[in-house]
Amino acid sequence: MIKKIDHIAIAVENLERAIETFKSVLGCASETIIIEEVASENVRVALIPLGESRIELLQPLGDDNAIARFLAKNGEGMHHIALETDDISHETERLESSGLKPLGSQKEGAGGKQIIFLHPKQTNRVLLEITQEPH
Ligand SMILES: CC[C@@H](C(=O)O)C(=O)SCCNC(=O)CCNC(=O)[C@H](O)C(C)(C)COP(=O)(O)OP(=O)(O)OC[C@H]1O[C@@H](n2cnc3c(N)ncnc32)[C@H](O)[C@@H]1OP(=O)(O)O
Ligand SMILES: [Co+2]
Repeated sequence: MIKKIDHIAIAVENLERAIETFKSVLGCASETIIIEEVASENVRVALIPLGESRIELLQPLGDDNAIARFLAKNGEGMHHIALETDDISHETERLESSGLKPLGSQKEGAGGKQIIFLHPKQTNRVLLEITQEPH
């Protein structure tokens, strides 16, 4: 079962500047923001809490990754919506049985979560990520 929006992700050129912008917008303190590098995606990420969800700011590390390609083509902007489940393997099977084909296989994302993506061409031009907390 899909439980909630885990995060809304935005591709940015400069993570520090974007963090300052979103701190102003949301009125949140620096201590609540988690910054990490995610090797599987070659990105730096800032996770800014927002109720039960987060805003995820993504800056590419180098040119050979999905965020660098997105920025080169579109410039900064909304990149994907992530939906949380308790059982990503079961959800993947359920999605496949309804004709939705995941992009590649499950991998580790920010915070050690398991993640998988659905191509935006299958989902009304919105890139979707499914996430599961590490057990
Ligand atoms: C921090 C880690 C992790 C987490 O824990 O949260 C992350 O969030 S990592 C985030 C970055 N990683 C990914 O996005 C991985 C999944 N994405 C991909 O595999 C690719 O980006 C893609 C979706 C397959 C697109 O790549 P590619 O086909 O090489 O790019 P194109 O530019 O050729 O796009 C094809 C087609 O799709 C449209 N598109 C691309 N990206 C998006 C997007 N984010 N939202 C909506 N639409 C998108 C693009 O416009 C093209 O359309 P057409 O021009 O009509 O063909
Ligand atoms: Co994400």
